Amino acid sequence: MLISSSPSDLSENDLSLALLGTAINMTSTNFAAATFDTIYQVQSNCLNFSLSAEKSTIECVEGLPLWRRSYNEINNELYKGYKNGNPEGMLNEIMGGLTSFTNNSKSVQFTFYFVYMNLQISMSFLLYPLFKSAKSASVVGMFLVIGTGLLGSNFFTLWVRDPSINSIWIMALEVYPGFALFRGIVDLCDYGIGSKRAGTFGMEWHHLKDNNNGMREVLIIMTFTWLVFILIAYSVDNISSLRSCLSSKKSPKKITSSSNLCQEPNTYVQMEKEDIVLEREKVEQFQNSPNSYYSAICYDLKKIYPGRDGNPDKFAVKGAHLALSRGECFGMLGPNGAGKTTFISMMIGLLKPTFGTASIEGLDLLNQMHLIHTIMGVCPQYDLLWDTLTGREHLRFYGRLRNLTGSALDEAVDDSLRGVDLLRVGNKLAGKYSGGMKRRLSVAIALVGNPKIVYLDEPSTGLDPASRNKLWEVILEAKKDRTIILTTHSMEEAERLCDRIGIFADGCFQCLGSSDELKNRYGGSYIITITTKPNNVDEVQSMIEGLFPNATRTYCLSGTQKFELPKTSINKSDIFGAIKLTKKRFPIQTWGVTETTLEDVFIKVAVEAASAIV
Ligand SMILES: Nc1ncnc2c1ncn2[C@@H]1O[C@H](COP(=O)(O)OP(=O)(O)OP(=O)(O)O)[C@@H](O)[C@H]1O
Repeated sequence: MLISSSPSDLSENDLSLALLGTAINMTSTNFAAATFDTIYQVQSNCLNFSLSAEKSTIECVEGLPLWRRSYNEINNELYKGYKNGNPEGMLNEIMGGLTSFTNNSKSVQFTFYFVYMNLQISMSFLLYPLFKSAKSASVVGMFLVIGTGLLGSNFFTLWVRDPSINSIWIMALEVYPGFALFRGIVDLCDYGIGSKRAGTFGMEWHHLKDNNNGMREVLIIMTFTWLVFILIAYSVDNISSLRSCLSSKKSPKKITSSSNLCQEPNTYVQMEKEDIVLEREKVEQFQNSPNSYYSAICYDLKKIYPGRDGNPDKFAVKGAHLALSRGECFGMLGPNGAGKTTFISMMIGLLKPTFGTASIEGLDLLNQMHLIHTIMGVCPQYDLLWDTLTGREHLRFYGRLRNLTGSALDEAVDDSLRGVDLLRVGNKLAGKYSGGMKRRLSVAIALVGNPKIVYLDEPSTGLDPASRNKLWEVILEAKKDRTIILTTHSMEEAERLCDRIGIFADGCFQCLGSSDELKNRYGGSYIITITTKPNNVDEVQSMIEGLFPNATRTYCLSGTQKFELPKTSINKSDIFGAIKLTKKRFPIQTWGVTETTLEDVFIKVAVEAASAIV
């Protein structure tokens, strides 16, 4: 313990420094010191003490409330109360803080904290565009809070009380919300504690006129900066939205040949294919002269999800043009996260498009969605059924929503149940249905009441092959007199049901056409699949590539390899000859030759789209 041998030699300051205490002198408002400094203080009238060198302890003879052996003890008492009560009625720092709440006008305090809170919120809006991630915003926020606390408690509070410092400088500092808060709290505490001692009441509205406090200036400065901050933040936000809107409006024209759609943090470079250009031109033509042959027309639908928690905006759908005729079943294929569900959600009115619109049976998606709902059926990706209603009750409910009543409703419900092979179990609770039965009921709900347009989001997910075939028959029957938009991950389903297929990747259609057209366009090749032992993989590859220089290996895993050979450069007998030759060198477990499948097209298009993101 660094204490001089004779207690009488010690000054108050020496003692407080030597005892791990803070050198800050005790004042009635240094309550904030609890946060940043050790609270240990030797009070001015505690000068008679004894030092016991053997025990290395110091004891205060007069036993003033804050005189304790260690700052832990003091801190404990500050929070828990005095050990033997507080007969002297002394205030400690924390009590000082509380007094500022209890001894000042509630309405003054409410106004002060309310204005500060709003100022802080508007400052957050103002600073928001400066940060790209939530993490960096939190780190900067933490530094600001700690930095303001240190500066406020160690400097600003002293300056406020220093008459030699021009009040203009203090007011200039109060433009920063943290210092304005400090100033207000200092004044409230001065009034609170001062009045408690004097047995009067603290700050009231009429005290704002007094020159010995800065509450009036603080309130004016905070209200003014609050309004300025919110106005600037609002203008910045509007300018950036306007910019993004303008750039999205320009994009369709830019896209015609090769275009750039720019979005932080990546740049998307997209080469539009001929089929996409043709579809867009068709849609643009209908925009000027509507055509009743087409039941659903999408005009450049776009969706940007606003970024949250510091994350950037997500451009989920970057522009979809589509014209679907009556009786057409259109299949949307695409990798996970391509934007299919977002597209469908816009079409069924769950999400508002950021740009563009669509026309369903002549009704506008943006302004007449309530009418579109009456001619639309939806089978969502996940079954939305009530466990306590029967299948029949579900269909009656949705039939009524589509304006069916009386015998027409009964007939439609029976037809729907029959169509999906649920007539026998129509009166059973949906909660007791198997997964396949629930899926079929969801499809029946989408079709009941003869809607003009039906959206089926992965309708056969989770069905066994027999139930799936049954469901496909229902959809094939249903598509005769309505337009169906179907999303699926099953190539077989798309080939079986869809008249046209669009592969959707990276927020837009990458190709459009019938299954055969796509296979011809992206295929036109034979696929040889060969499975050998994994250690023969390299030999097989060099042999095939030696025999067919145009061959490209498209797949290789655990000894199974796929090679793509352009049809024009080869005939099938050459392939059989090559396989025979290979078999002589090493054992081939299985092999096969196929023409391009829709799955090959899908993989090719999805990979191309992914590699176009620079
Ligand atoms: N509410 C949202 N806010 C922000 N981003 C979203 C939101 N919903 C979807 N996204 C993002 O938009 C992109 C497209 O999502 P979407 O669900 O439309 O894809 P999908 O093609 O339907 O995928 P899946 O086949 O897996 O259902 C994804 O990157 C997704 O993370």
